[in-house]
Amino acid sequence: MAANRTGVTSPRTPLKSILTEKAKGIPNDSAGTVKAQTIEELHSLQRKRSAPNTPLQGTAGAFANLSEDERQRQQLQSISASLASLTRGTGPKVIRGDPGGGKYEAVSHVAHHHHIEAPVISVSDSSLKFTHVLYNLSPGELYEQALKYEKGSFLTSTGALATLSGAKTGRSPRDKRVVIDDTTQDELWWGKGSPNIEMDEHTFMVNRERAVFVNDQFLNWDPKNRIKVRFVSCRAYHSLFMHNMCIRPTSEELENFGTPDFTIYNAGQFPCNRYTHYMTSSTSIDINLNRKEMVILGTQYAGEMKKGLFSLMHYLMPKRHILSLHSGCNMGKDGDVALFFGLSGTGKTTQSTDHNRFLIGDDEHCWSDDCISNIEGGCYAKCIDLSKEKEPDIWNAIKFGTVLENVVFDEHTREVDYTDKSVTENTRAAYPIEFIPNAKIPCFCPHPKNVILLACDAFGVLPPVSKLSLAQTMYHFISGYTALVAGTVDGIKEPTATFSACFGAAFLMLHPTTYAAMLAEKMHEHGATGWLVNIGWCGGSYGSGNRIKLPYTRKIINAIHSGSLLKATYEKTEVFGLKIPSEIEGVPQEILRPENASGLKEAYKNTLLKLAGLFKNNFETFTEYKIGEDKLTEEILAAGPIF
Ligand SMILES: Nc1ncnc2c1ncn2[C@@H]1O[C@H](COP(=O)(O)OP(=O)(O)O)[C@@H](O)[C@H]1O
Ligand SMILES: C=C(OP(=O)(O)O)C(=O)O
Ligand SMILES: [Ca+2]
Ligand SMILES: [Mn+2]
Repeated sequence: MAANRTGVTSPRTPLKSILTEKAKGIPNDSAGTVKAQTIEELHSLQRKRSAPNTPLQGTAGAFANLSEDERQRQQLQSISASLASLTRGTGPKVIRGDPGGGKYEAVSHVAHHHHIEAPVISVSDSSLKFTHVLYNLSPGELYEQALKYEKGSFLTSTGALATLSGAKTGRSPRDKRVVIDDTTQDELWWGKGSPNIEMDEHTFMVNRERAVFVNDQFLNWDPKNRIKVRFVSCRAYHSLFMHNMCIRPTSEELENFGTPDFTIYNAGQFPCNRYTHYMTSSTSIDINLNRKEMVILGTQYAGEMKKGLFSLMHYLMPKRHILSLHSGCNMGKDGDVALFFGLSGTGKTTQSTDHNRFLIGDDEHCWSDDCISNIEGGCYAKCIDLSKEKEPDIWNAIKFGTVLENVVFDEHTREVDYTDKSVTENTRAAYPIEFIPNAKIPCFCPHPKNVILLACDAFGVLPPVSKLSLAQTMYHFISGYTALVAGTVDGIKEPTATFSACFGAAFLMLHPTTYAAMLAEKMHEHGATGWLVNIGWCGGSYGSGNRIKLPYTRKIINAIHSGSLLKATYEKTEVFGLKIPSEIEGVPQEILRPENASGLKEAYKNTLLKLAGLFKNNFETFTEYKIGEDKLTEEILAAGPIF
């Protein structure tokens, strides 16, 4: 038996059809003859062996000095350590390849770098059992896995992978648990208003078992503050999602990957045992900072993983005096940078993806002494009612490689109907950032000139745009007001007024005033201007008024970017004391002042006071805290509504 260039030994079956044609003397007018002697050889020729990509344990070793076997051994050892459990301190035997073995027969004899000969072993004793690992598969390989084995996976007409996240189509913030220990007890934000609910170490370990797909990737484009993360998951869909959302290492970077700084175990299709202490449902998202691990059970909503890592960054970065931000970020051709803060569904992704500006990132950033850097390597856009005309760059990013969650499509044409809410209102597309043509890679940029706070005001009383003083910016940053748009958080069906500190309380690990003080200091130092932009209703609340049209918001934001809005004349509103520009080119003047837009002055005033009351009520929890120096604390308290 001859070994071909993929190192496969060829069985004997000759390619009969080729021989038969020759024998008959029929001239062969095809472009070329097949080099393979057998069908198996032909199939093995189809797949060229790719460049090696293997992480090594501990400190980096030069790839060239190690034999292929040794690299494989070290890599499997590192993954095995990640899979060590409560009962097995030393981790299982791991093997690369598809656990189905037989199911993947077509390639099981090919020494492809991801699919080393996988013996089918069915011994129940855990010490003898092999755990099959599919390591850093490519999108193509993950598509095949998803299409073969995961119900609800389909190819759409543009080449995206349509998937279903199961019963959960949004995050489950009530099911987040954080292991409490001597350190975290003092460090973290616990108690009233905090998203961090305690659990103990033992329960964490019970919830942490199984999985097959392994991804090793990075967070944070700032090279000085890069974090190494490993995902262990049971679904190709989740592996592809993280491949798209995190920073993808080059094969060279992967060689030197070493031990991850943090590991996520996602076994979302398996419920947690709700009779376990600390569990209140069959869903559980557990963070153990001491073990540097996170476990996800009972939800397959992929956003849970990216936002879980975001929580981690909210813990790690402030320790390095770096501010983590729930914001989008883009940069103009002249280098002017804008941040877009906002709760889920308030337009961070939509507004940061601007064809005339460079995209730095759509959702999670770090602000260090040197720069703004994106934490992620991909975007996660809401796609309900997505249209090519209004959001062309997002539309065009939905192609091969993109994970399209919970959308409805035509069974035959595979064309997606973005207006269909049958599965959920929170339909999503996750794509690598380079799918946006004007993404700036590497994703970092200079300090921001403008800090835009996005709110979706369902009451229709906040102006479409107002200029904020630093104290007002801090007041609104800490308040984090919006009307939560249906669907993103499980169980919310109608827009409801919500306050979420720092526009992302669900992801904060430390007290909100810690982040607020850092933001104030940085904005002051770099002379950034704060703006409040309402992308919600204007002139009457949800139901009676109209939603501010996206093209108007774009015009407003362009006027902020260009600096022209800074020079406008302003009037101060009653109650909230917001400064409203008297005009903006291309935006109807009457919508700039909501009281003009709304028919009934009386109703407007009542609604305004109602909202002001909600703001005041919400801010009460923060009045005992110091934010920066004494003077700033006082100014912030005075920057809220007065009535
Ligand atoms: N004026 C507007 N500005 C921004 N988004 C708008 C506006 N009007 C409607 N939308 C829609 O609101 C949603 C905003 O979602 P997205 O940008 O994904 O929010 P986030 O990234 O903050 O979670 C999109 O579906 C977008 O099409
Ligand atoms: C993924 C999420 O983020 P956002 O809606 O802010 O894009 C989410 O909140 O579930
Ligand atoms: Ca977000
Ligand atoms: Mn977003």
